[in-house]
Amino acid sequence: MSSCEFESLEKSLESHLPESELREVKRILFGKETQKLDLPECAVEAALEHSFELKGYRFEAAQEQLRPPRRIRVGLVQHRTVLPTDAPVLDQVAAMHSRIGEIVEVAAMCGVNIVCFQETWTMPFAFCTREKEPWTEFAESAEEGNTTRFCQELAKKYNMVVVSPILEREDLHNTLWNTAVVISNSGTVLGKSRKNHIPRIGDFNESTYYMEGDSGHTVFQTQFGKIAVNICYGRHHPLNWFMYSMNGAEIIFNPSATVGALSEPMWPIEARNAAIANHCFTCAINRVGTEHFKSEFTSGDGKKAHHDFGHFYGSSYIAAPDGSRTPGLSRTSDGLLVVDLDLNLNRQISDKWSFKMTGRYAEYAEELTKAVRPDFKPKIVKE
Ligand SMILES: NC(=O)NCCC(=O)O
Repeated sequence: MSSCEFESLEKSLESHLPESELREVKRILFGKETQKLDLPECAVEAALEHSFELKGYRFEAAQEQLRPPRRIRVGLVQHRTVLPTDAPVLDQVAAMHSRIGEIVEVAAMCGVNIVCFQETWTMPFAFCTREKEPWTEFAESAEEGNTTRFCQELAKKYNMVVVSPILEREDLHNTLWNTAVVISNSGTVLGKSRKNHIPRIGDFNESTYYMEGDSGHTVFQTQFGKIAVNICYGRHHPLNWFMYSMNGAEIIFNPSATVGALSEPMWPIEARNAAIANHCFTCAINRVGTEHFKSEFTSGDGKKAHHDFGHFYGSSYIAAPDGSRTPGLSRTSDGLLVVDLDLNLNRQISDKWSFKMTGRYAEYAEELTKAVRPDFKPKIVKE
């Protein structure tokens, strides 16, 4: 079986392990079990009709005496590109809008309050090609672009916060950015969060296209909680997650595009570790499928030129501050993950483990300030 056909770790464990062993393996691998969420029949049928996976889970928190529960529903969407990569740009974008429209309608049936899409969801992940045309034509204004207008309509229609990661063009100087637009459930653009760290690895030649973000670690106060967006490669930077959390993020989304050969063993660990370390929920989202490009490109590794990037392995999941996580969506198909969570869990776990309270941040800040100076001498004791 090729890596593109292997559906998921969870499915494989379930079909090969005896029930009693499976329970222990899951406890150790995934933490406290997330219960399955009952989703409305109409949503299940619509997902079947539109050929995407629909999964729902629920994280529990303790009932407190002084605070009512803060239960909300989050939806993560993963999908493949709809049209071939050489179809006209506007046709490709329209086809993606239409696909997202179908999936978000189901998210609304499931009562989702905040939905987040994958990184640069309106386009193929063409940065591997190093060609500018036609890929830069997918870039749009974060405030006025067609995609933002489309998402504003979804947000208003379904009373849902929409996190829409796109390739952004800032018209004044034609600067491109990799940006998540955050649209409030009222339909207004609440703001945007630009990708802070640009990969310089493998075929992810993204610095050819857009600049390092300048929006810092903005947190957005929505009706359903305080959210932040740490785009893709930023998940390898613990301090990036940390700064969103220092600004008060209760949920940090990580819309991504990454391939199996490169990052799959790291995928289940990084966002989950960030949830644990920062006492918050984290949401890892990856696209699916293999995208083919007309022109061949090389990966600068001495191997032959090729037309595709490798397999984007989906596997989107949500992790909770207690270290538990949902099973992932499939590695191979489009999907919607609906997760019911109580934001009170963040403070409950903080009170239990106290990582924020025990962090020696002033000391780290002082040492870091010295460590980034050119005259820095590492503190090493030698015999
Ligand atoms: N899109 C992106 O930043 N990908 C880089 C590779 C990775 O972080 O796994």
